[in-house]
Amino acid sequence: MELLSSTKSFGGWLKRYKHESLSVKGDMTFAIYLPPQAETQSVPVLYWLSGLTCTDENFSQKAGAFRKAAELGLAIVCPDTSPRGTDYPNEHESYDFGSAAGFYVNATVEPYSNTYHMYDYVVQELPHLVEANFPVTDKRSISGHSMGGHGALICALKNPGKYQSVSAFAPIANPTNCPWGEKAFTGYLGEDKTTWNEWDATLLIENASERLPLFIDQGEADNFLVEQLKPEALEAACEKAGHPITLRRQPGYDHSYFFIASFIDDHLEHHSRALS
Ligand SMILES: N[C@@H](CCC(=O)N[C@@H](CS)C(=O)NCC(=O)O)C(=O)O
Repeated sequence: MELLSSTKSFGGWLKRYKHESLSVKGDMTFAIYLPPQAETQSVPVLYWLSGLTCTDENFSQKAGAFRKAAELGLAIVCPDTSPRGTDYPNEHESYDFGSAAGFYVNATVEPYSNTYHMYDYVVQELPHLVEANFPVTDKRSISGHSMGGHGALICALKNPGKYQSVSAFAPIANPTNCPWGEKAFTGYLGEDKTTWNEWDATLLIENASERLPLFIDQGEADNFLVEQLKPEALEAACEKAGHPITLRRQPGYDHSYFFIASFIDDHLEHHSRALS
C-alpha cells in the first residue's frame, strides 16, 4: 500500500492509500478515517459507498462526518466507485456507466468482466486489507448514497452476518426497474434480466436469510426520486416480507451532500449502537 496523504481531523487521521487490487486487477484508491481512539485500541469500521461521479474523496470533503466519528470511536472506509486505468468502449463517455459508476456488482459481460468486480472488492478484498493493516476490529457496518446506497443494501442483504448494521441515503432501491440500473446492468450483466435480480435490494428482500433492519433517509425534493430511486418499491417488499425498515422522507431535501451532511450523525449513531 502506498500512502497518498495523511490529514489530521478532529483528533484522528484521514489517510488515503493506493494499492494493487486483485479483484479489479489494477490500482485502487481508498480513504480511511481513524478516530483518536484508534491510537490506543481497535475500533469498528463503517464502510461508505459513494454514488455516481464520485471518488473516495467526496464523502471526506462534504459529509461532515468526522466530528461524530471521532466522538463515537468509529473508523470510516471510503473506496473509489469503480476500477480505473482501463479504456473500454463507452467507459468514459457518460456519468452513469463505466468509470465512477461501477454499481458494486461483478460484471459478467466482456470487457468489463475482466476488471469491474466492485462487489468482490468491497465485500471481500477491502475488509481483508483494512483488518490486516489498521487498528480495527472485525465488526463492520455499511452505508452509502444513491448508487452507493444500492451497493450498501445489496452487500448487507447478500452477506448475512458480515455487517452489524446497514443504512442508506437516497439509494437506487430497485435498480432493475429504473434507467440508471437498466443501463448499468445491461452493460455489466447482459441482456438476460434474470441475472440482474441478485443485484437488486428490492428483489433480495423476500428471501433474505437475515432480517437486518434497513435505515434509510430520502429527500422529498430529490430530482431523482421518482424516476431513479423508487424507495416505495423497497418499502413494499419489506412490508410483504416482514423485513424491518425505517424509511424517513425528509421534506425539502435534495440529492446532494448537503442532505447527507444534515443527517449523517443519525446514521453514525445508528451504526455505533449496532457495533458496540
Ligand atoms: N448529473 C449529476 C448526477 C450525479 C450525482 O448526482 N451524483 C451524486 C451521487 S448519485 C453525487 O454524490 N455527486 C457528487 C457530489 O455531489 O459530490 C452529476 O453529474 O453530478
